[in-house]
Amino acid sequence: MPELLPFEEALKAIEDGASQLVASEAIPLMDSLNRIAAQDICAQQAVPAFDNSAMDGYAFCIEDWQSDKCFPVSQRIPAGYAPERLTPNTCARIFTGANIPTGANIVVMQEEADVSKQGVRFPFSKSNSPKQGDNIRPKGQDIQLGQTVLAKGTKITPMHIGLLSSLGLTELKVFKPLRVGILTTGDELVPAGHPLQKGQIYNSNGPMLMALVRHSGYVVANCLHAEDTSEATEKAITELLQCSDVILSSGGVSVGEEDHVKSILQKLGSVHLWKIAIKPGKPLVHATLSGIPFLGLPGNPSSTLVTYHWFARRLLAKSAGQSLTCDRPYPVVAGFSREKTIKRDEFIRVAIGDDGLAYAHPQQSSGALLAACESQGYLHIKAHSNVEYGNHYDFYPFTGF
Ligand SMILES: Nc1nc2c(c(=O)[nH]1)N[C@H]1C(S)=C(S)[C@@H](COP(=O)(O)OP(=O)(O)OC[C@H]3O[C@@H](n4cnc5c(N)ncnc54)[C@H](O)[C@@H]3O)O[C@H]1N2
Ligand code: MOO
Repeated sequence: MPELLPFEEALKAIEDGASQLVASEAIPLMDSLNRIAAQDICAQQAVPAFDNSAMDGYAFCIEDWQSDKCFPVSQRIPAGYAPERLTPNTCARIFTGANIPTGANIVVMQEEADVSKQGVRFPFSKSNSPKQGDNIRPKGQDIQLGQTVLAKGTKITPMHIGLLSSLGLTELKVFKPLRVGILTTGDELVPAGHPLQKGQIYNSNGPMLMALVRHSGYVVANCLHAEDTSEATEKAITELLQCSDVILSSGGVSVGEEDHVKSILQKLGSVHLWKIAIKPGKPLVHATLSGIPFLGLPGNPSSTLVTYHWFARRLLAKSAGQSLTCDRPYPVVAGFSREKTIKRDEFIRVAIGDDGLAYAHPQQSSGALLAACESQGYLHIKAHSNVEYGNHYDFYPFTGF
C-alpha cells in the first residue's frame, strides 16, 4: 500500500464512511432557506391550475376566425375571476394570468387587434395566421399534478421557496442543522484582537472554519483551541464530543513531536486514513470517535481550505442528510505551463483571464491565503501529469463550494 492514499480513493473512503446523523423537524417554509429537505415533495395540484392568458388581449375560438371578421366583446375577464363559457363568434377581453373561458382556444395580444365600436378584428395575413393555443399557458405548464418537485436531501434555495409557495405549502420537513465542533491547535496561535509576542501568529483557521461551516449551512457547535500537548488536545476533543455531530480540527496532524491530534484520535477511537496524495493538504486524518466522524485538517491555511472544500464539505453534507451532488468541473484552457510532473493531485489556485484562460496565482504556498482570495477557483491537476499551455484541465469555481 502506498504511503500516500490517492486522492480519489481517499474521497471515496470518506464519503462511503459517512451517513446521515441528524433527525428531521417540520418548520415554516419561510425559515427553510439553506436547510436540507427531509422529504420528497410531490405536487398535490398542477401549476398553473388552469389554462390562462400569457398576454393582455382577446380570447376567442380559432375555428371562428377570419381575417376581416368582427368579433363582439361578450365578456371581460381580469386575472383572479372565474369566466363564463364563451359565446360562439364573440371574443372575451382578457388580461395576463386570467382564466381562459371554455370555448376559447387562442389569445391575441391587444397590440395585434383592431378595436372598433362594433367589436374586434384580428387582421392577420395568411403567412402569419393565428394558431390554436397562441398566448395560452396551459394548465400544468410549470408543474404537473403528482410530479416530484423536490427530492429529499436537496438544499433549499430561494427558487425552491418560490416553487413550494406556488403549490400553497407553508411548512416543510427538513433535517435538523448539523452541529460541527471545531478545534484549532498550536502554541503559536493568538486570537485576533490580542497583541502578538515574538514567534506568535493570529489564529486564522478557527474563524475561517467557522465561516466555512456556516457558509455550507451548518451550525458551529463550539470552537475550541488547544495548545500543543496531548493532554490539552484530548481535553478539547473530549469536550467537543459532547456537543458535536461531526468534528473538524486544524493543525497538529503532521509528523513532528508537537503534532498530537492523530495519536489522541488513535487513543479515543479509530483512525481510518492519514496522509493523502494531494497538494496542498497531504497530512489529512480521518477517524471515528464514539460514532462521531472526525476530520483532522492540516494547519497550513491553504491546506485547511483545500481539505475543507474537497473532503470536509462532503463529509458534512452526507452527515447533514444532504444529497451529494457531484461537483461538476468546467473544462478550462491553461494559460500557463509547468513542466514538472507532479506526484500528488494538485489544486492550483487560478483566476480566469479576460481571454478565458486559467492563470495560476504566483503564490501557491500552502501557508498563503491571499492567493485564494485573489483567485476564482481550483485547477485540478492529476498526479503524474504536468501542465501544458493550451490544454484543457478541470476547473472548479469557488462559487460551487
Ligand atoms: N517533516 C515533515 N514536516 C512536514 C510535513 C511532512 O510531511 N514532513 N508535511 C508538511 C505539510 S505538507 C503540512 S500541510 C504541514 C501540516 O502540519 P500540521 O497539520 O501538523 O499543522 P501545524 O504544524 O500545526 O501547522 C502548520 C502551519 O500552519 C500554521 N497554522 C496552524 N494552525 C493555524 C491556525 N489556526 N491559523 C493560522 N495558521 C495556522 C502553523 O503556524 C504552521 O505554520 O506540515 C508540514 N510539515
Ligand atoms: O500538504 Mo501541505 O498542505 O503541502 O502544505
